[in-house]
Amino acid sequence: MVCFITLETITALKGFEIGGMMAKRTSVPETALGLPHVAVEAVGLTKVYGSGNTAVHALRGVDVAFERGKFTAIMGPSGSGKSTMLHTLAGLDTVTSGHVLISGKDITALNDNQLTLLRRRSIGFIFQSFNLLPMFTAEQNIVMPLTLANKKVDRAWMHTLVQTLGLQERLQHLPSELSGGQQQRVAIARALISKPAVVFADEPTGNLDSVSSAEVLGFLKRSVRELGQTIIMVTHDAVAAAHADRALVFADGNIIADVHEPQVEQMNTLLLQARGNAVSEYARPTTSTQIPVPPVAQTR
Ligand SMILES: Nc1ncnc2c1ncn2[C@@H]1O[C@H](COP(=O)(O)OP(=O)(O)OP(=O)(O)O)[C@@H](O)[C@H]1O
Repeated sequence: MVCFITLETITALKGFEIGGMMAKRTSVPETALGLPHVAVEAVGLTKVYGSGNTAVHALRGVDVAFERGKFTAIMGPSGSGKSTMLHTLAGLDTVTSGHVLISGKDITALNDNQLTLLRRRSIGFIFQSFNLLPMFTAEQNIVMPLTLANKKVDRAWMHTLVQTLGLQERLQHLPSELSGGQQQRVAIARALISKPAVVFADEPTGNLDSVSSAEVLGFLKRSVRELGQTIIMVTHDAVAAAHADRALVFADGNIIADVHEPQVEQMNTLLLQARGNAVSEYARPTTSTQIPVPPVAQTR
């Protein structure tokens, strides 16, 4: 089996930096300074790729707060800004303007070293392609973030994670000896081992069959309910989003719906609407760069 380790994984795990991490700095508005129950907050989050005629407005001043101990899904059509949102929230990509606060700390004001430390201590990552290190056992992969940070393993926590994720019998196996679902469970344990303030999951079920997907989503949900974890997950799948406590729908760099206790049909309808928005925007003449956006739908 070929296992791809992306630059993103290495950055996330070890803290190497992708070039040009310096963000434009302005002070955070007083009202935005972290409330204790908020794990992650975006304030006026704006990301523009390129400039002039070729500028792409991936995020258009997004304001949103993510509560601690909640599972949030981010959905939207292709190109709507989901990955950009996840990457800027996680400090993997710079912002053009605006702020990201993790546990009340403005990460856009950190230098590269501070950002590396914050990512190591406070953020866990789960990727679509698992991104386990192929030459290390499941157990070694799980403790890798602590090994790299030269920190001791909390054995009681490790035991809880291994039991919760049903990995007791698989710890000495290499990733190539595990099913996709088992590999993703190892990746979840790796993301949780350092008890991060927040876990970012990028299409965690994108490479799994429906049975393994349901299993992985069940574990993510349990880690929120039983372990108090905060999870922010990008997904294309309305079924996956329906496992979350909340779903945000993006269209053209804005949040167009904010749904509590999302349901599958409801999410599919909202996605169709978001695609409709995107199609109608692309169909209009391109003289204006400011695209009007419908108000955010608050659905309970
Ligand atoms: N490095 C980049 N350079 C230029 N444009 C980019 C870059 N990364 C993303 N974009 C553009 O920004 C917009 C948002 O992209 P993003 O990847 O965040 O969308 P997405 O909703 O995650 O899409 P998908 O579901 O297809 O992954 C798109 O128009 C995309 O082409």
